Amino acid sequence: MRAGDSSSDGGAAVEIHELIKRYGRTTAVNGLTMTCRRGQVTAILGPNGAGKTSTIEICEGYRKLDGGTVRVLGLDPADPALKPRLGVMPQAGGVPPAARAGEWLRVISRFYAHPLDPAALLDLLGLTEHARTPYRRLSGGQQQRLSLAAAVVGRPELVFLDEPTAGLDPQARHACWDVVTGLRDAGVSVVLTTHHMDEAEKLSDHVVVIDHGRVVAEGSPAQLTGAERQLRFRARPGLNLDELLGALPPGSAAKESPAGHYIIEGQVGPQLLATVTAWCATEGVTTEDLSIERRTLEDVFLELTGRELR
Ligand SMILES: Nc1ncnc2c1ncn2[C@@H]1O[C@H](COP(=O)(O)OP(=O)(O)OP(=O)(O)O)[C@@H](O)[C@H]1O
Repeated sequence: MRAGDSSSDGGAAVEIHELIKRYGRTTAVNGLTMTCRRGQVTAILGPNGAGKTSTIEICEGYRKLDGGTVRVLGLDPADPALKPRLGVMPQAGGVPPAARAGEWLRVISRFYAHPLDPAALLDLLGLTEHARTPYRRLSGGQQQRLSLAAAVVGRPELVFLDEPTAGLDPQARHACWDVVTGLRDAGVSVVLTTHHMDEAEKLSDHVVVIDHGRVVAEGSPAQLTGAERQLRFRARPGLNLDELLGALPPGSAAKESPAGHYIIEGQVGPQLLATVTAWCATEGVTTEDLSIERRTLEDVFLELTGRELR
């Protein structure tokens, strides 16, 4: 067991209890309690301004808390002993503008006892041909990938990734996912924030949804989306849902969200499908993409956090 670990952490990579962070009169984090387990990928989701970056930067030791407790690998986030055990990818920057990609990665790797091969990592993230390019001349997506590489090249025990795939093209997103999956397979604990629900669903063992600086739900993606199924279809906007509900078994629910996209919940099965199809036919409504699906993480997220823009 390493110095700083204690039996009280019970396998926690990060333990946050009743965390408070204020900026003047704004309370950004408001009594947030959550645990990220060792060896797992934990995704922190939340609308803009929910307090994700504040929380993660307190864990990284970059910001001071105003209340509560945070333990990272059993230590205070300000403890210098954490530095070689952590990998951090901030939301923006983190690399000097003049640093050349390959050189920077080699420099960072020398701070660690058992780093990954910087050249192999550059290759994995499609940066080999930009190895001699200064950071400021890389495209936004290439800069992101270099920041990710710099966060993981030291083969740390715990990695914080703040919106690692924001602004990346699909190829780069997949390369980033491969890196995260590789870290997890190697037993590294990963804490990431993202606005991509599909990413959270694919990558994470544990999802924590926060809003207004507090946890509003958490669990595995499967626990959060549940076993319930929905009937979905597209049709012209503005169907009379009260009339449709009148034709459906009691306990059914129907909503249009967004316009022209309909979701029916309840005892979803062949009988409900037949009833909806018959009602649409009677009303002269043409349906498209009629399907029975499980709720997505995005459905759950919007239910939990609402639809207002932040
Ligand atoms: N340095 C700061 N000074 C003042 N207010 C701040 C500061 N940093 C964050 N805030 C405020 O704290 C709240 C939480 O911000 P934070 O960046 O933690 O949210 P977030 O969930 O990461 O948002 P996003 O998804 O937009 O990145 C917001 O209202 C934000 O405006």
